[in-house]
Amino acid sequence: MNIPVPGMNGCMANDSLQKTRRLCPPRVYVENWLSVSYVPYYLPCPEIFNMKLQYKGEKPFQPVTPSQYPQPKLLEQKPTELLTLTPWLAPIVSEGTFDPELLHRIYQPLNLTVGVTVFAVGKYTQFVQHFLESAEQFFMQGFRVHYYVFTNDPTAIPRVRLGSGRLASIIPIQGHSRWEEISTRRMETISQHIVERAHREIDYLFCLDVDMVFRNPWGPETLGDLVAAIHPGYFAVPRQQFPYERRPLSTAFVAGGEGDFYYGGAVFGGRVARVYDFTRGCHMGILADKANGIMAAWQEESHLNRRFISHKPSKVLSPEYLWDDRKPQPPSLKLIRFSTLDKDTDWLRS
Ligand SMILES: CC(=O)N[C@H]1[C@@H](OP(=O)(O)OP(=O)(O)OC[C@H]2O[C@@H](n3ccc(=O)[nH]c3=O)[C@H](O)[C@@H]2O)O[C@H](CO)[C@H](O)[C@@H]1O
Ligand SMILES: [Mn+2]
Repeated sequence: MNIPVPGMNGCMANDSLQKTRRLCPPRVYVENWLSVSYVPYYLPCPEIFNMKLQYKGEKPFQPVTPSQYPQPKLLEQKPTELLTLTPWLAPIVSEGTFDPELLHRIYQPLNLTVGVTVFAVGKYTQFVQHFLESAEQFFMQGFRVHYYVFTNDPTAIPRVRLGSGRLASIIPIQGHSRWEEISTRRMETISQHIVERAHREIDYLFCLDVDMVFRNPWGPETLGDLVAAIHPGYFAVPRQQFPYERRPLSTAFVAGGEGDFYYGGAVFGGRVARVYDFTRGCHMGILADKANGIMAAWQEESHLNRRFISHKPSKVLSPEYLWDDRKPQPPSLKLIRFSTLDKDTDWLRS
C-alpha cells in the first residue's frame, strides 16, 4: 500500500512534471506502513519556484488601538522630568536620556546620508537662509546631509555655504494661492520625491518646517524607523483637548478616548522607506477628504496625528526638537534644539 507523504504530493501529482517524477527518489517502506522518502537536497521540484508569498496588504506590526488606555503624560513623574518611554516602548528622546558621543561612535561607521525636506513657497523663501545656516551649525554634524529645498521660486533661494559631505538640491514645485494647500501638499510631494529620487540618495529623511531655526545639536539620537515630535503647545494637556480632527466625515477623525501625544506637523521622519509609507498614507487620507469636500482642522498635521495613532512612531522626540520661540522655555526642557521663529503669520500668508 502506498501512503502518500504530504510534502511530496506537489512533486508527484503534477502530470506536467513527468521529468521531475522520474527524478524523484523511490520510496522506502518501513514497519507500520509508514512511508519515508529520502529526498536529495537539490531534488529539482520546479513548482516550488512558482510558489509566491501572498502579501496580505498593509497590516501594522503593532497593537491596534481602538482600545481605551490611560493617556501617556510627558510630565508624568515630576514636573521637571520627562517620560522616557511610550506605552508601546518607543524611546522619548530628550537631553539626558542618551550619550551623544557614544551614539556618534555607533552611527558614524554606518556612513549614513540623512535627507531633509523643506518647503519655501512664496514669502517663506525668506526663512531658508537662517534655516540652512543654523542646520549647518547643529544638524547631524559629522554626517552626510542632503537638503531638498522645494520652492516655486528657485531664484529666491540663497546659496548657503555647506560643509563637506553636505549638499542642497533646489527642486521647483508649483505654488498655490492658499497657504493651507501649500502646507497640505507636502505629503504628496514628499512621497513622490522619495519614489522618484530620494530613496536612492539617502538612508533617513526628516521633513521639517522652514520657519524654524536650530539652536542646539540635533544628532543621531533622532534616527529611527518612524519618528514623531511632540508639539510644543500640547505636551501638558489632556488628550480630549488635543486639536485633532473631530468630524467623523474626515479620514483624520480621532475619537474622544484615542490618542497618545499630539504631534507637530513641523517635524517627522525616519528611514526613507517608512517615510514613504507614512507620507503616502497621509496623502491618501487627504485625497479622500478632498473628494468629500472636507479639509481637516489642522490640515496635514491632523492626518499625521491620525496616522501616528495606528502606525506608532518607533521613536518620539520631546519638544526640545520642536519648540516655539513665542513660548518661554519651561523648566522641564533642559535645552531647545529646533524652534519656530516668531513670525508675522498674517503677512506671510497674505
Ligand atoms: C509647529 C507645527 O507643528 N507647525 C504646523 C502648523 O503651523 P505653522 O504655523 O507652523 O505652519 P506654517 O505657516 O509654518 O506652514 C507650514 C510650512 O509650509 C510651508 N509653507 C506654508 C505656507 C506658505 O505660504 N509657504 C510655505 O512654504 C513652509 O515650509 C512652512 O514652514 O500647522 C501647519 C498645518 O496647518 C503645519 O502642520 C505646520 O507644520
Ligand atoms: Mn511652521
